Amino acid sequence: MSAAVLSGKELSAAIRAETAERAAALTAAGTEPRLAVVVATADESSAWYVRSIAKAAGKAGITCDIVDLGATASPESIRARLAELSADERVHGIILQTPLPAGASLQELAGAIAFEKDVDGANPVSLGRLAAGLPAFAPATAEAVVRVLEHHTIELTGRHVAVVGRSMVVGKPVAHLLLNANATVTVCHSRTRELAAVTSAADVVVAAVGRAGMVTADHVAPGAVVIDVGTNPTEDGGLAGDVDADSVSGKAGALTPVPGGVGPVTTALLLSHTVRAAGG
Ligand SMILES: Nc1nc(=O)c2c([nH]1)NC[C@@H]1CN(c3ccc(C(=O)N[C@@H](CCC(=O)O)C(=O)O)cc3)C=[N+]21
Repeated sequence: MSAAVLSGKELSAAIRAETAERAAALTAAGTEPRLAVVVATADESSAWYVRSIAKAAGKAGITCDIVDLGATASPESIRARLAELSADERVHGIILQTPLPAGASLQELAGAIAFEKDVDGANPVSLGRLAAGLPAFAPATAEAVVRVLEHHTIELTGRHVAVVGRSMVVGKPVAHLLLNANATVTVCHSRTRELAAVTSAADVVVAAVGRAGMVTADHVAPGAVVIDVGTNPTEDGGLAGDVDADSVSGKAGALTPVPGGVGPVTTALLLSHTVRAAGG
């Protein structure tokens, strides 16, 4: 038996269509939705994501400014640019791409992104509000995980979800979103002992470690639902998930593909957040 494929394509298309409608209505009313993407890295996965945001924004009628500060930008210069964009009333959404240059951290810099423009939920204020169950933009990838589960009608209330990874972009925020959805959540990371035993006790495993093929059949219970958040560039220019799909699909009940799973929903949600930040 092979695991069911939990595609994100249909959901992504629906979010994009709704976003395009809202963007058109905003534009007709005199507000052109605008997203600023701040880049300070030469990372391939990030570059791919930035191009895909720009393309999808264009299709949705959202203006996208790519602000490339270069891979050697200082934390001070990044902070200053974020503050400038935060004060610019033509800009509705701001995302600071990771990874960042040595010495710069998302946690420290994202405080310079105005909370109401923080469409990728990077400002610690956004994460705090998320934890408190207050309205805030969640990091698009973290929200995409929950939206994919909901779209495929996978029950979360009372179920045990193991999140592998504790980043600010995925692991921590997705744990809060899952708690808000009444799941029982275990957050695992590189120092977790007996990782396979912990994740094998879960109904749902969310793999967000950033290492290709890390999660194998040994890590999942028979019939479990596995969400693969990884987008690791491969040598041949492709994309590999954090899950070893060949190994896991023979044991899991359902698995998100890479590409075509969480990724497309992430991009769609970032744009959806941008039109909401613009008042749509
Ligand atoms: N602050 C921040 N937030 C992020 O969310 C963030 C980031 N920085 N830095 C870079 C990574 C990378 N990332 C991807 C999102 C979607 C796809 C995606 O849609 N991929 C397609 C496949 C593309 C292909 O076929 O090559 C898919 O999964 O179907 C990929 C990569 C978000 N990131």
